[in-house]
Amino acid sequence: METCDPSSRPPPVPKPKIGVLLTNLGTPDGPDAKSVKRYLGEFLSDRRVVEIPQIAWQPILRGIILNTRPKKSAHAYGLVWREDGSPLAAITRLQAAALKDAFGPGVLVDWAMRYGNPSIAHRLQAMKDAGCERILIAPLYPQYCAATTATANDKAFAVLAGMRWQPAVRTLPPYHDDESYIAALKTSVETSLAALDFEPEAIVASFHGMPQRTLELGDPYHCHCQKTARLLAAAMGREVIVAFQSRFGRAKWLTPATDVTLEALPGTGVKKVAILAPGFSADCLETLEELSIRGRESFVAAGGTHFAYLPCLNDSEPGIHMLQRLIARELEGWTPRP
Ligand SMILES: C=CC1=C(C)c2cc3[nH]c(cc4nc(cc5[nH]c(cc1n2)c(C)c5CCC(=O)O)C(CCC(=O)O)=C4C)c(C)c3C=C
Ligand SMILES: [Fe+2]
Ligand SMILES: [Fe+2]
Repeated sequence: METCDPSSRPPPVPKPKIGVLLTNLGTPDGPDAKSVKRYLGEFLSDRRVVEIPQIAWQPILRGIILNTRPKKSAHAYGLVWREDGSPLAAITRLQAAALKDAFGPGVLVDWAMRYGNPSIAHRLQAMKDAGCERILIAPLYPQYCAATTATANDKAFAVLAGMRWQPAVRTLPPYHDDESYIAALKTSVETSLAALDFEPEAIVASFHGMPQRTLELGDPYHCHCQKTARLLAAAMGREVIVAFQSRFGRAKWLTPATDVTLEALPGTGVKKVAILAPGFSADCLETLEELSIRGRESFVAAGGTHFAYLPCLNDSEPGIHMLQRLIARELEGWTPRP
């Protein structure tokens, strides 16, 4: 081990670097049942995600869910898988690449997944090895939720707990009502709407659902979603209907459910709809399969005539510009002022 000898000239010390680690939820390594089973086993064993005592939950998870769901989900993943892999991972990689030079030469930008690969442990260690003494953990969830934001940060802190020489850390706060986020959504939605060959009679903002109980326990998620939709509606000067998708299990989830909303709209006279998913920073299974494929099918089956799924911010110009602004703000005092 290298030691510090006070009588000799100090060895050249590389300039300390800053790391920015974009994190997102996680995804299987491949669209096959085995990979999906491994991913779901890790994801659904997280106590932040399923808040049922493990002694009751693990037999249900191992005995039923992991024997039935992977095959079905693998089929769904197969419908949206890209040449460069899972959409969620591929887009998060593109976001990191687009931000690579955004904060100057001393700032490394990388990405990791809370479940699966590349893991937070692996990428944090790589940043440390590259000389990062200050790291911003940036969970890409605009609306705070214990099941997403908190667990991503928990994981990073658990990795740091094993390091003798820890870097200094900061975390990106939720940005559900940030001016730059609302502006990016407005630009993105208006650009997508302008490219349609029909005028939607209603716009639906679909957020990932959560058990109703988490709202009662104090999770601000529901309020964050409502505020995002309210600000976006005000910015665009038109109504936005809020709904919650991806219900899982038997407990009561936040309502109204997206599928129920889409099926009910034609009966109220709304035959042309556009739907966006502002809570997802990257398109993924839940948007490309559940909304764009299955949502469209149920809307049309209920009598709808025109359906448009509007993409997430992804690595679009407004999306990257927004991330650059949010991250630059969190790096203040660490990096020289631009
Ligand atoms: C108890 C179950 C679940 C909770 C709570 C939950 C919260 C939650 N999830 C996201 C974002 C994503 N979820 C994704 C997939 C997904 N989610 C669940 C279950 C819960 N999510 C499952 C079982 C799955 C896997 C797919 C399936 O089998 O249906 C994804 C997509 C991942 C991908 O690979 O594309 C995202 C993103 C949020 C934001 C959230 C709480 C706010
Ligand atoms: Fe989910
Ligand atoms: Fe889903």
